[in-house]
Amino acid sequence: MISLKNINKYYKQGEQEVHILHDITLDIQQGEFVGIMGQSGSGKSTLINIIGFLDREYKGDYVFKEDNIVHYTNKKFTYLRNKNVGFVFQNFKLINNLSVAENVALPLMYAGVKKKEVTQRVSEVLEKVGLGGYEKSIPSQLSGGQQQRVSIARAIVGNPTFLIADEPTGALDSQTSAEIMALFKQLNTLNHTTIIIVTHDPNVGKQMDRLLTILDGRLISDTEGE
Ligand SMILES: Nc1ncnc2c1ncn2[C@@H]1O[C@H](COP(=O)(O)OP(=O)(O)OP(=O)(O)O)[C@@H](O)[C@H]1O
Repeated sequence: MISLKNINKYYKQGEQEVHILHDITLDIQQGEFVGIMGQSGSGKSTLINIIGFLDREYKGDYVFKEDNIVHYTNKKFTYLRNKNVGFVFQNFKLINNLSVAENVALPLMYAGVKKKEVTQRVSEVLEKVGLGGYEKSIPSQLSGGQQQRVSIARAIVGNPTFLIADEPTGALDSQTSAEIMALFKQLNTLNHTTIIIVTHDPNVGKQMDRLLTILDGRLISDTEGE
């Protein structure tokens, strides 16, 4: 489904061009549960920004569902992102003056879904992440684990093809982190959602079915989980 071919990424630093990603070639199939590990500064965020259609300034080819997206117009590229990717972040990125239901509804509102359907889908998805009945709560009144569940609900409400989670357990204690990982695994198993998780935490890494390791912008290992 995701097929990267010889991806090279450069950043301009003043007059100089710095080579950040080196010849990344990688396939991820529908339904995979993949972790990406690597030291700070190794290029993980740079890579997921490319995989998640946030960045298109690179050399190489990205074939998504048999289509080389390198030649897409910006409009088509944005549509591709909105339709296919859900993002989860370490610090949740919820809007505190909106209720839980309003936060989760945002992607559907942007997509022009009718209000009645929005309400129904938001309730369904909150139920799925274990937060049924929390529609009217305010994010800041919830625990970290609950806030991360809200952000996962927001990421999956549009039925994306794949989820990208950047250090999703980074701000959570180990018990809560285990619960969030169980939720990701459940979404992967029951809904066949492809999930890509960036993590520093070896405990998280070893729960993945497949683990990619990046070092200095190079993919140095691609292994099956334990
Ligand atoms: N916008 C930018 N302009 C210039 N250099 C950048 C930019 N973004 C990242 N870099 C550099 O690219 C390299 C890879 O950064 P990246 O954020 O992808 O690493 P990372 O593995 O995600 O790190 P971390 O685990 O700390 O988030 C680093 O050397 C960083 O300084």
